[in-house]
Amino acid sequence: METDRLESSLWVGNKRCRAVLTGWHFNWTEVDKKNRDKKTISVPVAEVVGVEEGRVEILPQKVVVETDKDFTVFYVKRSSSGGSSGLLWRLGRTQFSCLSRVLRDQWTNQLRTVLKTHSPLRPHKLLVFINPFGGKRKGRKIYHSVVAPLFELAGISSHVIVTERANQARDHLLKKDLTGFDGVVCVGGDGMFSEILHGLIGRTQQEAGLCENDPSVTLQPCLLHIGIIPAGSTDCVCYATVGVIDPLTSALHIIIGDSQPLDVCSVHHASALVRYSVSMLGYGFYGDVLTESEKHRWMGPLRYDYSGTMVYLSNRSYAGIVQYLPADPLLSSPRDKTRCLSGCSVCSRSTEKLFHHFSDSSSLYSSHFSQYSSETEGEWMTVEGNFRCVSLTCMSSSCPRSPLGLSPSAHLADGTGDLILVWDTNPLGFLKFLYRHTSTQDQFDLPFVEVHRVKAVRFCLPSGKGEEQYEKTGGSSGGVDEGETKSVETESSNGSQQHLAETGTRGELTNEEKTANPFLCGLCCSKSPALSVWNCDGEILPFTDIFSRIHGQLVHLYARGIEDREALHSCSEECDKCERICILQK
Ligand SMILES: CCCCCCCCCCCCC/C=C/[C@@H](O)[C@H](COP(=O)(O)O)NC(=O)CCCCC
Ligand SMILES: Nc1ncnc2c1ncn2[C@@H]1O[C@H](COP(=O)(O)OP(=O)(O)O)[C@@H](O)[C@H]1O
Ligand SMILES: [Ca+2]
Repeated sequence: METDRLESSLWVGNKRCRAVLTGWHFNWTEVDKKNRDKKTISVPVAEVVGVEEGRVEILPQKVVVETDKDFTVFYVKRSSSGGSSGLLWRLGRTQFSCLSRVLRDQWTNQLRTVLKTHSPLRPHKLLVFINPFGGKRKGRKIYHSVVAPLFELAGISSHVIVTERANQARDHLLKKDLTGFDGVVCVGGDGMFSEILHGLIGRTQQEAGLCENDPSVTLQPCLLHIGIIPAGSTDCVCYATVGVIDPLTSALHIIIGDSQPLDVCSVHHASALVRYSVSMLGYGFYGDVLTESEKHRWMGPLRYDYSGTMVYLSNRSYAGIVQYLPADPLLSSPRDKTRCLSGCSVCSRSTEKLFHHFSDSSSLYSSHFSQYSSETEGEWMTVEGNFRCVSLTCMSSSCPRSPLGLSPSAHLADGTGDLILVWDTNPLGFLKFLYRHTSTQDQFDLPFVEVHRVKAVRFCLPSGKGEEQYEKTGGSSGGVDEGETKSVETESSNGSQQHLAETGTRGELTNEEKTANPFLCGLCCSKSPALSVWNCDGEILPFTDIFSRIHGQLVHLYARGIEDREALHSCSEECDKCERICILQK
């Protein structure tokens, strides 16, 4: 007999229901006067948020009507999210009446017991950092009005720190006592998330006695989960892992203890760790946008639109040598048109690959060594030329500005990153590339764009040449247009060059184009600086030459990846198609 099972009649308003609680689901079916079943609502136990005695409301304000025979159940309810790729989660609430107080207590006790036993990753205690200056400066308000009441309902105790300076959250995580915390929540944007990431990864390696500076070291995955309450400017990590920018949805993912592993890229310079990145490591256009945007922080999130336009108009390209270590092409490809969705099979297979040799958690980390040793045996590829931008991302990096992201088929937790090379091209070509980020058109289907799934990347300036030699007039000389130029080398791991191919012709504005469009000509004749900077998740790096390596599943977020809308349907019946997800409200 199932010990968790409880079944009885309950009333919802004046309607009688047959309610059943198993270890996995809480269902209630309305029955008519002739005892015939009508509508069933099924809530997975994993998605029950809280149970309260009496008739209770939480949002927008807590209202409790204490009664003897009533209880209220709060749970996750899905709703269509307009333009975003994911689903909005809302707080569902149903008030039940029982025939006796004894029965009511039986229901509330049993529900609380199954919640404990069937949702092991639900947090009990969280450390919360709020950046009061992120995005539209609404972090504090968002936390106190939306998130805190839900945490209280779910019985989560939280220690809240409103930051007073940059890097306060990182330093706290590196140095202070973290005993008893199950996770860390950041209320802010990608920059704030990055602080948490650095603090937690750094602390974990310190405690494990590992050296972060050595790129060959297998880093130890962090035990504390990270939750993100979006309150920033780009909010890319939240969007790419949840599918919507919505503090309530994110708070619910945290409460139910969802778990999403995430790849992290370490960036090194001259044998030292520089930073970690998850969303975007970008040189050229994205570096310049960040530099420009820092001057206009007062504009809030709009600073990126303004700076993006200004940098686009400055029409720059930069010389560089990019080397990359390709990932196994048999596992996946950045152009396979798949999307990494909740329960992604590519990421699951990667988990097995990353960790499968070892069954106990102590040896789980050493399996990373085998991953790295196979990397060192791989074949490095080299390309050299002028680039509009060079970007590396461990995930799609979708965000409201770009709903499918920098690399729409990238995976959150497959241990690889996507390297996007945009060769120099004419301004209209580059505009086409940028514009495609805002639509479903393939931004990689352009002759001056390449994308590679990689495990590691190196970038440096062409050797033996001073910076002044890259001071040049206009951004389009040396560019690649339709059917254009690139140099490709492959190199074995000992560094010897094996092959060099050079094809095509460089693309620049023709005289005809210049006559037809004097505006573009004027722009491209301005002096460009020789060097750009790296934009590393919204931070400017102080070095140009870098080595970067992807660490598979180094951290875990309170998220579950983007839920597949197609797999969900408008269903209020108990339904074996949905299994976990039965309440999709239109
Ligand atoms: C003609 C339309 C042009 C539209 C171009 C759209 C390209 C958008 C790609 C966005 C990728 C975002 C990757 C995430 C980067 C963030 O880490 C970083 C810091 O965010 P935050 O801490 O919230 O400030 N954001 C950026 O670097 C902004 C890039 C904006 C580029 C236009
Ligand atoms: N109290 C503070 N004062 C100034 N800067 C801060 C503070 N707290 C955090 N920061 C820094 O602000 C930067 C931007 O924060 P973020 O929350 O990502 O907002 P946005 O998305 O608008 O850039 C982060 O790099 C973070 O280190
Ligand atoms: Ca990845």
